[in-house]
Amino acid sequence: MKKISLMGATGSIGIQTLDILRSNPESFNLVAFSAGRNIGLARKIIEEFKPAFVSMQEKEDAEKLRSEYPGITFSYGEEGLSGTATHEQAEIVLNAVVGSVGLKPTLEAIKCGKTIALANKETLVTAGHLVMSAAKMKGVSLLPVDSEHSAIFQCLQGENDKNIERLIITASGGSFRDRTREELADVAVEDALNHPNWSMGAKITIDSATMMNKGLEVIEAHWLFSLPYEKISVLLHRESIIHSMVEFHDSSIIAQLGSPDMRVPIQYALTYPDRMPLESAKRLNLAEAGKLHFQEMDFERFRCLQLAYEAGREGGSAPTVLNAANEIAVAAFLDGRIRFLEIDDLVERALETHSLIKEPDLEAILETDKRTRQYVQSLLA
Ligand SMILES: NC(=O)C1=CN([C@@H]2O[C@H](COP(=O)(O)OP(=O)(O)OC[C@H]3O[C@@H](n4cnc5c(N)ncnc54)[C@H](OP(=O)(O)O)[C@@H]3O)[C@@H](O)[C@H]2O)C=CC1
Ligand SMILES: CC(=O)[C@@H](O)[C@H](O)COP(=O)(O)O
Ligand SMILES: [Mn+2]
Repeated sequence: MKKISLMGATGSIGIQTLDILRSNPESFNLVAFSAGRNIGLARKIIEEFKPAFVSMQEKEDAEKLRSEYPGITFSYGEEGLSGTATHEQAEIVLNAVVGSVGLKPTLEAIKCGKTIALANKETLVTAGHLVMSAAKMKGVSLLPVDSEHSAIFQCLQGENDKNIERLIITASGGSFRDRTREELADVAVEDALNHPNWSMGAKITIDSATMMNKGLEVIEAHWLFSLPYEKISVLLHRESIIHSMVEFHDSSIIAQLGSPDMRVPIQYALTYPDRMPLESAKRLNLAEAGKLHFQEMDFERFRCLQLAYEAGREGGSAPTVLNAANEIAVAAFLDGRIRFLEIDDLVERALETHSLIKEPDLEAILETDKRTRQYVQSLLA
């Protein structure tokens, strides 16, 4: 029986994680979870899984639930996320919150020696150097949940990392993959939210449409697999059937395939190094799947991907700025305050304005994150 703490239980990854726990009550026990503002779903999770600890984003929600469920410990805000990440009973902490708010609790969970299953890519983008060195120092496993990184992780099982020629991260192209850059000027939010292959939270779906998602994934791969950016490439693959590949020095390429279903990488992170049946997963029938398509990336069309490579190569505080500016810009687009192409403009302006800190510690990262958010907000005002 593995004891799980789940951050972001009410989101897309959180709900799919609960589905796995629900199907395997003999293998997993949910001891703690955090939610944002969705108190209705939080109630349902409490009643079904009976955890010992629950954190809500806001104090008023935590207090309401405390009065309804006296046997459970409730917390909220930053302290609540920290409590979820470090809960004494938890063995595995699955981080499925969205945004760099996931950074501090991840570092705290590592300090407590918890195994980390990481969906929250912004954590590694914002402060990959701090997270990786903390995990190494504590001897803690950082297991990828993001589908591409799980694919690469699976391709690398039993391999020697020194034989890697390059990683090939696949990209679906997102909601607007068949449009030119000119055709993106006036796109609607609801069209941007219509991903062709995956049903995901709003922020990552917009990131996928701008291709920032792939940029964040390139930086995430740099940290997870300890490879220079020259060895990390991106390939457009519209079907999302090959979830990513590794090319080795001898020219062999190993790929991981499957129908797009996030429960597969989530479950793999929870059962690693073992696997478990996933009865309800749609089996991939390659004869029925037909042709698979591949295309080189166009870095002018997908400007955010170029910006992410540049920020990743620059290192230091540059990826922190990239991420924070993007979080604010995407939220503004979702609120109807800016147009789609302004997302990459705002990220670019934030990167141009920022004075690089070469080796930022946690305090400098948090300060950079905060200042970047303020700067981009000031451009929106
Ligand atoms: N969805 C997917 O298929 C994939 C997602 N990822 C990554 O996983 C992470 C989660 O994505 P996804 O599940 O789509 O996102 P969602 O937006 O669906 O869910 C986010 C979760 O975080 C909670 N949350 C948001 N802000 C806060 C906050 N300030 N404090 C506490 N909790 C908060 C939300 O609570 P509430 O809803 O209650 O307000 C919700 O539980 C992201 O980093 C994403 O990039 C990676 C690969 C695939
Ligand atoms: C499911 C997952 O891991 C997402 O990150 C997905 O990869 C998004 O698809 P894109 O390839 O369109 O960014
Ligand atoms: Mn992904």
